[in-house]
Amino acid sequence: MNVRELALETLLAIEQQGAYSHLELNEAIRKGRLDGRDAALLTEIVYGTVQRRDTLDYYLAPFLRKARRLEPWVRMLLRLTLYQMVYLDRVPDHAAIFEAVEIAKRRGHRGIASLVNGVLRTIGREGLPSLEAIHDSGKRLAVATSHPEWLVRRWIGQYGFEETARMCETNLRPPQSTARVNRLRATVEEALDRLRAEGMAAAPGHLAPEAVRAEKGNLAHTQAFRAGLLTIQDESSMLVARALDPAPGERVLDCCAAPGGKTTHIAERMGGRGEVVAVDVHEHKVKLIEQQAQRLGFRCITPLALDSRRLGERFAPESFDRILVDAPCTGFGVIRRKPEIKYTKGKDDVASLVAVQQAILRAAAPLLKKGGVLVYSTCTIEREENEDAIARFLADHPDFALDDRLAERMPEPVRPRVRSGMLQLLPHYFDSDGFFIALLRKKV
Ligand SMILES: C[S@@+](CC[C@H](N)C(=O)[O-])C[C@H]1O[C@@H](n2cnc3c(N)ncnc32)[C@H](O)[C@@H]1O
Repeated sequence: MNVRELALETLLAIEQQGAYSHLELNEAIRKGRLDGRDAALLTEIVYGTVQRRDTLDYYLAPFLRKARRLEPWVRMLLRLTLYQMVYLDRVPDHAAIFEAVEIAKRRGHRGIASLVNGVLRTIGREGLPSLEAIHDSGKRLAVATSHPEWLVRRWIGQYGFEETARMCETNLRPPQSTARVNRLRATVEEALDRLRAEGMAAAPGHLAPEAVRAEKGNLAHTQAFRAGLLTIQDESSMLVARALDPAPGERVLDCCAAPGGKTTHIAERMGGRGEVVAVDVHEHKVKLIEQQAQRLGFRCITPLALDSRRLGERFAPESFDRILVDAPCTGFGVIRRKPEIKYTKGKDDVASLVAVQQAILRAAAPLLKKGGVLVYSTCTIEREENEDAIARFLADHPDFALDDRLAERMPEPVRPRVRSGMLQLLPHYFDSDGFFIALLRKKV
């Protein structure tokens, strides 16, 4: 199967079976035994087509008016070919169209091939419909950046038009490829030297002092990664263990821990001394925590499969020095990494996640010692799951208060963004994931 056909199969699996784009892509690269160049092209076409879906459909619509109901694979083939024509300079239009027509002949019949050929050539000749024809600015932003309109309107309500526009634009750009250095095994400089010796173009991160950034290539495929020097993690996410600020010898509870990115960061900051109880509801995901703990060489991590809404049945009151609730959330801060979520997550998901988040917070609260700190974090930008969730929790738990020390625990550029113990990072602030972090203290 050639790259475009693999792209078509991958995109259909994402749309029809709800597959995750990154997992499906890895599988396609493995199955197709693609070399670096073809793997990069496949990745670009798949991510780009998912990212720009609604814009591509807007561009295609006037040329499909006369077509009878299109089969999903034909629409997807048109989308992925138009994506190459509009957004990929290195692919000449005629080459992209030729490939599409060949695929249409193989998968369908001459009629479909001629429809595909006709639509794409007409667009090539007549040009794309203008987005200026959409008069409503919210709707235009939604179509131009391919986000559902309900989401764009919601964000405009929360952040204003300008901020939302910048965020939507940033969501279309590839994310930074970063990793956290295991500083019990190497300094950032040593890790960078190791990576460069392997031929990687790597540099220090922009935000977190423990971060390295790959300008090209996959950090997870390096010797340095295999040797336990690195953990793949976004820089925003690295700020969470900093907010928690655990000390050696303490007992820490990580309530939603898999695959263990923050658990291992916490263990590292404790110098490997003390205990981190790492809970996740999914047994198979708990195995991932075990693997990471082993790869990085931490013995102080106790993985546990448990629904954190029932923590009270397992642990004694006031038995932890610090607690992290890195809650399940809509993930709207990581649209760049998982672009399909902007189409699959709806308002109902927000409501049901809010209920789970509150239930986990409620169960975790009694387990914290007096004077201890609790960090609540999400990789979303939804106020209901973030500031509102904290307000609700505090209303029910007068023994907790927001802790101003969050600002001093953050790297310099982030500090002005901290508002009374809470931090909302949007993806365009530092070109990192959208993240929310709140630091709470239990009163003595
Ligand atoms: C945001 S992810 C955690 C990421 C992780 N902290 C890290 O840094 O690698 C949220 C996790 O919560 C888990 N989860 C969802 N509902 C849960 C529950 N009721 N109890 C415990 N874990 C839950 C999910 O399986 C998922 O792994």
